[in-house]
Amino acid sequence: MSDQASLLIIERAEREILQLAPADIGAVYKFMHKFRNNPEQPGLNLKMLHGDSRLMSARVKRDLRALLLHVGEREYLLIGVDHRGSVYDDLSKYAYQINRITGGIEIVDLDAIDLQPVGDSIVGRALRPGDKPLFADFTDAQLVTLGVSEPLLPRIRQLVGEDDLMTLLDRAPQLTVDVLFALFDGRSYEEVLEQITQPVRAGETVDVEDFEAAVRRPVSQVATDDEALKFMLAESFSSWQVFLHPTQRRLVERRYSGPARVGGGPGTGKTIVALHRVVHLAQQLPAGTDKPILLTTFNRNLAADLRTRLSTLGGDAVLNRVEVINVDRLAARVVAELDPGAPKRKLDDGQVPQLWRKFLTTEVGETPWDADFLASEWEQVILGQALATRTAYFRARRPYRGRNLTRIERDQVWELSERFVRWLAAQDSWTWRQVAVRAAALETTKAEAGSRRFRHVVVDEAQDLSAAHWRMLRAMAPSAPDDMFLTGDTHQRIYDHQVTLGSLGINIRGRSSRLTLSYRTTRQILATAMQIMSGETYDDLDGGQEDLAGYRSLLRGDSPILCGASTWSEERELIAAQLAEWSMPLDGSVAVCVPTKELANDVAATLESEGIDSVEIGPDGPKRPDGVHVGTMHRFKGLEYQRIIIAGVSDGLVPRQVINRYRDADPRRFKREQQRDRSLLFVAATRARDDLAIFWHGTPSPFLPGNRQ
Ligand SMILES: Nc1ncnc2c1ncn2[C@@H]1O[C@H](COP(=O)(O)OP(=O)(O)OP(=O)(O)O)[C@@H](O)[C@H]1O
Repeated sequence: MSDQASLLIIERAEREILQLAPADIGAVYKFMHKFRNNPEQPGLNLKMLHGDSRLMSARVKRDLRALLLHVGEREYLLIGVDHRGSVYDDLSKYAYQINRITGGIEIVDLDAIDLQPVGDSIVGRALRPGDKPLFADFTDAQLVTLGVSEPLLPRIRQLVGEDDLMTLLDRAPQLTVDVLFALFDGRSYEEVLEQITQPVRAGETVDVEDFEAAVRRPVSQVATDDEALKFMLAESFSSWQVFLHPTQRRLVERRYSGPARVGGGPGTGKTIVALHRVVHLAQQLPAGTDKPILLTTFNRNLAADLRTRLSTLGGDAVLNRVEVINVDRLAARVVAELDPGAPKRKLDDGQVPQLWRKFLTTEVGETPWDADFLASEWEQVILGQALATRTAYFRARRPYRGRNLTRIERDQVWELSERFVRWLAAQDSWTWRQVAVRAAALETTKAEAGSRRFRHVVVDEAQDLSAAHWRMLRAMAPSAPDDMFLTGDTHQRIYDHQVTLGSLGINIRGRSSRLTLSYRTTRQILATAMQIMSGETYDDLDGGQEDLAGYRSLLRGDSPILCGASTWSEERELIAAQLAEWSMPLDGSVAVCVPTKELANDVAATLESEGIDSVEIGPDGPKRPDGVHVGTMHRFKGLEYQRIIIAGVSDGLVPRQVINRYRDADPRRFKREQQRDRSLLFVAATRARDDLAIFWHGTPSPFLPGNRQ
């Protein structure tokens, strides 16, 4: 036993291993297992390299060598694997250090970033006359304070253009890349310090000589044991399942004294963080067969997707301890269990104005208010704030409503609402919002009696949940450390639920963080998406404001195509032509997104007439994985495509013509509806990974860059 050693693996090496041939990956796994049992066994041929006190090599198989860093008495870190000869002949090309900000160990292969080692100093490509180095405005001390890797400074001083910067991307340590790209994007030193460096700073003072302490920091390594490694080597493994960014990892593993919230722009890995968080929580549970963790989200298809991904990430051991369900179904389940006499038929909330119209015509006759006003008062104020009594309604704030109501008027509205509810119930019907309100009340009573369903609640797409949903969820888990973990982005709110969590008993103050690095979209697509959002303000789910400061991407691609046609029929020709231009891929990697169901039907018909297999995106997601997917903007939430065409982005469709009636009558509502349509376009635009085309007919949408009203 005394021969045993600890062998950790640094993220950089893990990436290198994943690029090897499958047989070599297997050999690395066997090597690590053997090494841990006894690093000195002769077959491994462990030796110190060229007199460096820490760098060592060992034999993986005949032509494969491992590069190791000796960090403590019997502690090693695997920092690279490559073919004999190509890697370890000249060790001066490796620089290793403990980053003084993160406290993590960083290894830099200076050769790989086009450096010529000359003794101890490094000389990069000579600057040409007229070249302005990219980071000339920042001193070395500033860059180091931001967390840039010191051995790379001389090379960084030689960078003159974005292409140069891109060569660093795969080679430099993560924090260096993050900092340099943010500075390159024009962020100030102070912004980068606050948004990028601060979130990954080690909690304690970093001793840059103490490798034993450094290797224990999560930022240094990812896989620690055979199980983790086996997991990593499993087939069809996407990188997000292994390589959490240190900022993401920290949010996943932290112990929170109460509810916590992670925000961030589209594609920054909020869902990934939520999934890892669930696995982390599941791993801390005492053994059992119950399900003390809830993982929920707004849409049905997203809940199904979360379940599949959770199963890939944590296997049955995790899945068996987690309830994965969309929030409305959860509410329906609560009601079915605790109030079996409740109406059975659940109506879509979109039908509410129509239902009020029918109710007023058939049951009431003349009223001082029209159906639209009453429908939204009932939905926004009465159900929106889950008001259970007339007195609560008298006292309620109506912050987003245009017109004031006197006490007498409120009395009348309450009366009508009660009649409306009875009228629906007589048809054995109610709406999903009503179900949520009822579930919140039932669950609160259950909690008061001391009975709780869950120990941990994790919510993705938190921006779309209503006050009643939050009340229900709050009542489901007792207030305790790590009780609630929410991820979401209010810029992507596409349902009309605006809440202040603090007022619903969910206090996230001091436990709110934001992710800023997008893994999905190119810088070019992000720039267009950000232009769509400019000029609006967004909330932080808790009465404050949130912005997308620091939001960025390291991916590059072509600029989005923006193109108008004179008629809808011409625009459909544009769509077909664009698909042809993209070589008509029918493998489900391309989608067409439109504002309305009618346009979606038209597009499907056009594609079919061109012999292109079109597949509808329904409420449960695309009906088939292949073909060209076609759906309305609402359906694109949470999806991801290589290429997307957003069509019908014309004035009158985006934003919808109908909201114009609020422009003067109810300016606050107008603004809210407009913001919702803007968010829809933003969500659609940020689903594209590589290419985006935006089309319109007639007058382009005022949300498009260059068309502001
Ligand atoms: N650390 C990571 N390494 C590699 N890929 C990652 C990482 N984190 C996230 N991704 C990838 O980035 C993409 C976006 O992640 P995810 O869906 O979690 O983002 P999100 O913030 O929830 O997005 P949205 O708000 O748009 O729904 C996914 O393809 C995911 O696999």
